[in-house]
Amino acid sequence: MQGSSLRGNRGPRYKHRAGDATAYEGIVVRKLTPIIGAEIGGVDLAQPLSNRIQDEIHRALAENLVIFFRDQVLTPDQHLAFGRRFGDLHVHPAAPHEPGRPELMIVAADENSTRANGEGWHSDVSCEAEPPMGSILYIKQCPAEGGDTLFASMYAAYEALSERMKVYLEGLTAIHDGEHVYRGTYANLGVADKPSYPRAEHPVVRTHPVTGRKCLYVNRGFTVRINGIPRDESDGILRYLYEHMENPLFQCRFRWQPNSIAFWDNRCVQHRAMWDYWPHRRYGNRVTVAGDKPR
Ligand SMILES: O=C(O)CCC(=O)C(=O)O
Ligand SMILES: [Fe+2]
Repeated sequence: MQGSSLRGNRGPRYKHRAGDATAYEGIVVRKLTPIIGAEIGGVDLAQPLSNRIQDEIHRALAENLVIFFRDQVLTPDQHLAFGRRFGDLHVHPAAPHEPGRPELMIVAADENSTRANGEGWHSDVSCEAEPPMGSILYIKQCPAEGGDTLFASMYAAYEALSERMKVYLEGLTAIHDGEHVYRGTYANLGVADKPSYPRAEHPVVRTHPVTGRKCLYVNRGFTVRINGIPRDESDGILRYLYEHMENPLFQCRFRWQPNSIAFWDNRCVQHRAMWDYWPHRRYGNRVTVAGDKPR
């Protein structure tokens, strides 16, 4: 028996394609790891973006899956305008938003909270038929330490599967359900429940519409069932995939400061927020860019 997936018989079991380093002219891109995460410098998102800078930001997102900006001072309208450069904005089916601004979701926890956003691994709102392409989280207030967010590459998780497992998963679909995630979740913030929440069927392995790369597309938060196989087999396969995708080899971890922004590609990234800072307050807004049907 192999003791650990990190110690194969002949070197590392997982060999990632780390991607080619490409040149940027208008922005500075500093990678956090070879496969996921980069800090972007040299750009003030409060200013109108030229098409060239926007293209470079888009390319940095495609290459690094989640990109981070520091020391950004944006009004709510500037945050919304930045999101609109990448597509139509998405309105969350359950979470609270800033008054009069449905597309400006509130992400907050303090000493009175009974929960914090995104405490388990998930991709945002994958229960919808057309889940968001990306989320842009702007943290305005955070503790001196704690409250990091973890991001994981679902390309890397897919590529590290055995060839036999890739063949097995090909063509399977799964149910993603919002009901157990959202019902009652925001009650203590005064948000009333809706009669129902979204539920959708998606491929277990999807192909990214921009990069053409395959990635795993099931997550602990929303995915409840793989279709067309017995329930116990579905439970077992999902349990394996979740354990597999949580390998730290596929991850980066971002340490926030006030006025930092994270922009993740929600099609190929899962994330998880650490609520390790109670009773301190962490506060920000998320602008979410609409996406299309996973294929
Ligand atoms: O608070 C965070 O760092 C992330 C919360 C979350 O899951 C989200 O905003 O989508
Ligand atoms: Fe999230």
